[in-house]
Amino acid sequence: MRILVLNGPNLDILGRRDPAQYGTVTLADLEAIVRAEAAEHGHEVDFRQTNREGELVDWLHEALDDHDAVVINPAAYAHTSVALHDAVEALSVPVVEVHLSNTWKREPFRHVDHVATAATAVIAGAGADGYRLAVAHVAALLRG
Ligand SMILES: O=C(O)[C@]1(O)C[C@H](CCCOc2ccccc2)[C@@H](O)[C@H](O)C1
Repeated sequence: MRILVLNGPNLDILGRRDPAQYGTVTLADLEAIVRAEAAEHGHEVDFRQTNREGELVDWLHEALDDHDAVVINPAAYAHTSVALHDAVEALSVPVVEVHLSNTWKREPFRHVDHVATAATAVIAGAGADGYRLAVAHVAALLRG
């Protein structure tokens, strides 16, 4: 099965700034974690990052036909984007949202999550392990 893993804005500079909030993990580290967990379950991974909201929407549309599940860290667009909500809602495959941090313990503006209201499941606050857990959960869902 093919799992699409999408990462939103500023995750490309993860590990280069703000270690207090997100630790020293890099996007490359997250990709390695995801690929290793997916391989444990015999699944392929398509791992992507963009700072552009519309590109995330376009990539979610690809999952209508080309992928069996989606893991997405929408980053700050989770808190603002109805477009991402609608794109996730349009999918019939499982969509698991991940946030490295526990957004519910942070600033009030991060307590709005338009993706969570359309996603199958949400994992927040587990750091890099949240990405591994998301892939493990997707694998369990795909097993039925
Ligand atoms: O906890 C998460 O995974 C977040 O999605 C990370 C986003 C931020 C992505 C990384 O942004 C950086 C900013 C400066 C330095 C390093 C990363 C944040 O806007 C969300 O509220 C929660």
